[in-house]
Amino acid sequence: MQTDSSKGWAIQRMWTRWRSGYMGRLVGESFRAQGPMYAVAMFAMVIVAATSAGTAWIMEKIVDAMTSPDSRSQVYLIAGAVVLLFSLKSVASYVQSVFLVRAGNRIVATQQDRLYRKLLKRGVAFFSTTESSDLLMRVTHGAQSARNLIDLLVTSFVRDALTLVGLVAVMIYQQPFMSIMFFVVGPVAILGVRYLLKSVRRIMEAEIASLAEIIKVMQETSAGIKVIKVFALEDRMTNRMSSAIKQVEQRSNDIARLQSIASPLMEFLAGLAVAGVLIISTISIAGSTPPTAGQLMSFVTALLMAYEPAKRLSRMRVSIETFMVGVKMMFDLLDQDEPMLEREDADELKSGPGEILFEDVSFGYGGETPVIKNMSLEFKPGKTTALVGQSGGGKSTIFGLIMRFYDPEQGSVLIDGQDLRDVSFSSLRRKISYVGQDTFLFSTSVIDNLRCSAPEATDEEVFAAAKAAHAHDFIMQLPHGYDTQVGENGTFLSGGQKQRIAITRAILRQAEVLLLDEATSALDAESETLVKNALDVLTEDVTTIVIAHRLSTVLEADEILVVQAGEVVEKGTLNDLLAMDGTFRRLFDQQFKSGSLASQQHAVRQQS
Ligand SMILES: Nc1ncnc2c1ncn2[C@@H]1O[C@H](COP(=O)(O)OP(=O)(O)OP(=O)(O)O)[C@@H](O)[C@H]1O
Repeated sequence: MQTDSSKGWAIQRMWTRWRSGYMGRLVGESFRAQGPMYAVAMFAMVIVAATSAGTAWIMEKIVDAMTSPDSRSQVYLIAGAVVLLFSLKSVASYVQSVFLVRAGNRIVATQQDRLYRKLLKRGVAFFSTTESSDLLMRVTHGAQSARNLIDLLVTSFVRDALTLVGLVAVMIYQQPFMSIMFFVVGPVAILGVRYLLKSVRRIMEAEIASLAEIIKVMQETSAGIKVIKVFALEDRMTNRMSSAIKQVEQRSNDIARLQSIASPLMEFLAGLAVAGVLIISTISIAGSTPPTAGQLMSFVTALLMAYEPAKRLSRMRVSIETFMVGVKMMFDLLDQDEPMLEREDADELKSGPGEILFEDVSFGYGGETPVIKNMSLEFKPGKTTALVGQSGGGKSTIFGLIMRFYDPEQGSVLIDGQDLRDVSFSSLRRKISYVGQDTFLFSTSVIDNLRCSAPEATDEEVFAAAKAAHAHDFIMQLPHGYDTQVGENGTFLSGGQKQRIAITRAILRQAEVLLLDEATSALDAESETLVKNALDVLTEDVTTIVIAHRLSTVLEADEILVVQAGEVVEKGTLNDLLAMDGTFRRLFDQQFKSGSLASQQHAVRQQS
């Protein structure tokens, strides 16, 4: 037999599990945040429950007053009480739903906001390994499930449970003996529902995965429509979509079937209860103290009214299980560690000349071989350094480390003597301007896209920067000039136009460090020369690192580093590297047509 202390311990264990579990956390957080609104909704629910019980109880008075000639005078009083009861109930029902919906909407908004903030704190690596459809499901479905779960718990435990308690009290008060029926039927209903629960969670998880697949196929169709058309992949995409849709349909049917089993079960049990009452009342009427018609009516009313809340309560566990899947998805995301944390007492990255140091840096993306190997480098302040070398050598990864998209596994990256791990993200990113291989444009106007690097810039400053980047003329030819909407990721703009927008952003930013990753690769020869001239002005006295495959764009760099398989294999000025007759020389000769003396002289002329 369980002792008192072990019982107490078990209760404490249950309480701790509830509090540390997802449901307890959700309830705790939601009530802390929305306490007053829930308090009002719950108060209204208590009134709804009390008035429901009152309605059943007053039936006795109504019937007795109508059947007994002595009590006719009370009819008006009772009619007044009935009006009062129903008015109270309708006002309380209104207050309850308005406050519950408001609190629920706030929970969805708060959780979505929280999830999004959490996502923005995640490093770039997280987004390269997590599907956007999965994130979308967590942010939308997860937050909605949180709200549904709280709604369900509040309505079940407050309104339905209290209503049921009130009605059972009326039943016991009117006919204690007949009420035994309720205590026979109740446990059967609870046991009947338990067996449904096992499969609900599994089915719900499968349904959510299929929903995410539908979103994924839609995203891929939208982003990759040209590839789909060119390679005639329509059938393949249709099959993927059909299979996901079928899965969702199947799972939804399964869930609905499980939820629906609870209803017929309750109908059957209610039938049993009514039949039982009929038999017991026939026996009691024949007994020594037969119940009055009013008592019987009140009892039957309470019994019938108890049916709806009892049915909802019996389905509660199944619904909790379905919502818990979404809530778990949401908390999984919120609870994930942030490997790229900003230090709590992070320093500001001070303004300085912009010297960048790599001290014995090693880094990998989780694979077996590191992508950057024991790299020690100095990017001189105010100078231009070019990174060249084979594709996949690690050049863009060096940029990623400078922007602190990733932390080194070993060694440190420093700017002006400060370790990047010690400085705030905002001060680091303010110091750096970046033009990448692909330019991402937000689905807004051209001017908003330009201004995202310098929100305070005036229109005149934006126009001047756009002119410097040779973007102004094409922008003015767009239907609404700077106010033209660029469409999803700049659908209406060419690759070269997008790149000029990116260069305008960099010019506006006026940062102390400029990173250019194939920044002019999408431009035609004429635009490239013009933009290069603009960049020459921009890079003056700014620490600039340029990645380029076309060596013609890096001939004027102060220093060139040849990066191969995560290591710097050669470094020096153009002349130094040509004289070395190594990897760079080979690349140079390939690009300038087999190493002619003329090409070398051309390069040296450029250099001088
Ligand atoms: N997000 C990532 N996850 C896993 N591996 C990655 C990731 N990004 C790059 N890599 C790998 O790291 C290596 C270096 O890539 P990186 O982009 O730095 O090379 P790169 O020299 O800039 O190449 P390219 O000149 O083609 O742009 C490659 O082998 C690449 O496959």
